[in-house]
Amino acid sequence: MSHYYRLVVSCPDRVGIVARVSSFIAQQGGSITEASQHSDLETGCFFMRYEILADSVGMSAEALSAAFEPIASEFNMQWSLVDTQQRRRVVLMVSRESHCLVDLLYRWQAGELDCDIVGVISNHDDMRSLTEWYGIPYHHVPVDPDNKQASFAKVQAEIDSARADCVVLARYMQILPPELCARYAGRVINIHHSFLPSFAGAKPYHQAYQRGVKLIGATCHYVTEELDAGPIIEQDIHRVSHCHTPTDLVRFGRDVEKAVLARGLRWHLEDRVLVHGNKTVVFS
Ligand SMILES: Nc1nc2c(c(=O)[nH]1)N[C@@H](CN(C=O)c1ccc(C(=O)N[C@@H](CCC(=O)O)C(=O)O)cc1)CN2
Repeated sequence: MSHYYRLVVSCPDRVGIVARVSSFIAQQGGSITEASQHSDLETGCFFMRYEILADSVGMSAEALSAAFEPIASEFNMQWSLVDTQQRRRVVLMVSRESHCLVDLLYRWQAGELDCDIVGVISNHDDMRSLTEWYGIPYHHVPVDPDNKQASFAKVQAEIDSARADCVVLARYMQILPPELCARYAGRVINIHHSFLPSFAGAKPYHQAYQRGVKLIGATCHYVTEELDAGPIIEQDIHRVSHCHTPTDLVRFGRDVEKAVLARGLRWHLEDRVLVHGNKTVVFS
């Protein structure tokens, strides 16, 4: 089965970046199978994502990285080059709502998500049997409202023990402390059940119902210390009307949340999401 090297670059924009990088890859005999780029004219930043057929290069990702380093330095690049054969290790976190967890586990088993789900952490024990049916370790870590620091120290220990590359909050309904947001910056993904920035915080569907909205939505975003304010990865909506109850909105919303989280996670795993301040460039 083919595998690829994924080169992701962000740097100050200038003429000649694409020519220099593509010429470098061609000099190594590399075949570029997918190429994306974006120039942010407001900030003067340039973003690039190349997928390169690994077998066409004839060297390891480490060797190719070493050969690329001088170019990266010349253009002041922030960059990564990964081998898609190195599967990412993902930990899922959940509370009592099961729909996103169920959906991600199904998609993972079906091969839609190129990763290893290496653990599920929850502040409740409800999802243990479902998780263990998939052969995935389940870690019940209750959150003590009177000693959240100790509770989240246990969460951190489980994430580190799992050697997680990515953590997905699949309707995990606890606010992560600043220490964890900093430790795993850019690697924690949340699904918020509203079309942010509308209705941040708790019970967004009930807020939306009271507001009389005609659209509800879901937002997949990176987790930051500020609640529901991290860089947005993906969003979608569903039309509603005066006929619908809050229960209807929650039901419609579940379908949107599942689809949005799955797309957001898949794009993150495929290195399609480049964070730029509090925004993202998504080469979907
Ligand atoms: N540091 C962050 N943590 C979390 C974020 C985030 O953006 N930054 N997103 C939330 C998810 N979320 C909405 O999508 C959310 C979760 C929890 C709460 C909340 O008020 N929780 C209470 C406890 C509620 C309970 O015990 O049932 C709390 O933590 O005190 C609001 C929004 C996930 N975490």
